[in-house]
Amino acid sequence: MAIKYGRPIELREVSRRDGTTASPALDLTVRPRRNRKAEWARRMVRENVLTADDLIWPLFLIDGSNKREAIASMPGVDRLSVDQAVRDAERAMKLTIPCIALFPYTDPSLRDEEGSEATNPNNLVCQAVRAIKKEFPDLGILCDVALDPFTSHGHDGLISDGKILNDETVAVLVRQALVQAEAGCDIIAPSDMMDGRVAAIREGLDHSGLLDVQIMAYAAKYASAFYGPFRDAIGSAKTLTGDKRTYQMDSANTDEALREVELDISEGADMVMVKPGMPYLDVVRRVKDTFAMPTFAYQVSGEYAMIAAAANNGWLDGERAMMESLVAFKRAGADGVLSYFAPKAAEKIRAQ
Ligand SMILES: NCc1[nH]cc(CCC(=O)O)c1CC(=O)O
Ligand SMILES: [Mg+2]
Repeated sequence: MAIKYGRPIELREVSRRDGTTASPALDLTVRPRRNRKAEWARRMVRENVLTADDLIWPLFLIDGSNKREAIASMPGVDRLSVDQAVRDAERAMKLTIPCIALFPYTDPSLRDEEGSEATNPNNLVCQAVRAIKKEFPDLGILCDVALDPFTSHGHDGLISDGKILNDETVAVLVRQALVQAEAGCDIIAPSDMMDGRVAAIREGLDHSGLLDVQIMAYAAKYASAFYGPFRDAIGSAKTLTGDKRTYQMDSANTDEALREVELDISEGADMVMVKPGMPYLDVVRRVKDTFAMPTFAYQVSGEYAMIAAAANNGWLDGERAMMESLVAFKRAGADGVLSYFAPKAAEKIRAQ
């Protein structure tokens, strides 16, 4: 078949014109717009669909009771006392969101150089896990493993002479993972980017008989400016000294992401994650195509804040930007997305 897309009608060898029918200006055999002519037609050819099953909803915790404290840089997101987190867990259940993720705002009086509160079996995260599991045992709970919500310096690991110690940190992370898993956490998600932590955590879990606890590795986690609002939310923005570039990845790299992911899979990760999300969709695609693993992306706090702020200013349609950004993760090959938009998006999906 001759290719003649967009060829002007004057160039046709044999004119179809008979003078009686109105002629199109262009002689096009193929008109891709036909498949977009109506909503039903667009639905028929749609390649990717976002469902509630694709969503993981991150929640912030704070000490106290009956508290919902607004986070200025994340409009619409609150820090929740444990009882309120249970209420949001119920909302997740009703919306059929499969899993929530928990992040604590640790009282400054409980923060120290070693992040020792991380391994307290009664810390805020463990309390919340127990309370939520008691009421909603069928809701998945993911817990972040890293020391930054607990350290006075805001880093994810132990420091000596201004250096983040790898192996010493991993030993603490294993204990943190164990207290969370023992509290009932389903998915351990190390976000610290220390080398070898996945293998160490797997071994720790297995030795404690916690064979079914999954690991979702923040495998390709970049040193990013987009974590700013999260650090406000957990109260580490002001205390953080320096940056995290000796452990989180350089945003210019993608081959390195594949090596990081490969290592975490070989160490026992059940699922892998790319973070941040929207600026790193190319990495999501490469990871999915290369490893065919359950692959997740984290639409982080700064990505949420950008859309929320623009929407609040009337600069864009917040709901549409939210849905467009989320389906982009599916298009890039992600199996799911951690997003602060999760409940809103699930409500929107439900209403459609
Ligand atoms: N290690 C902690 C952690 N886990 C998730 C995020 C960011 C999530 C977000 O921005 O929404 C961070 C921040 C950081 O690494 O500084
Ligand atoms: Mg690694």
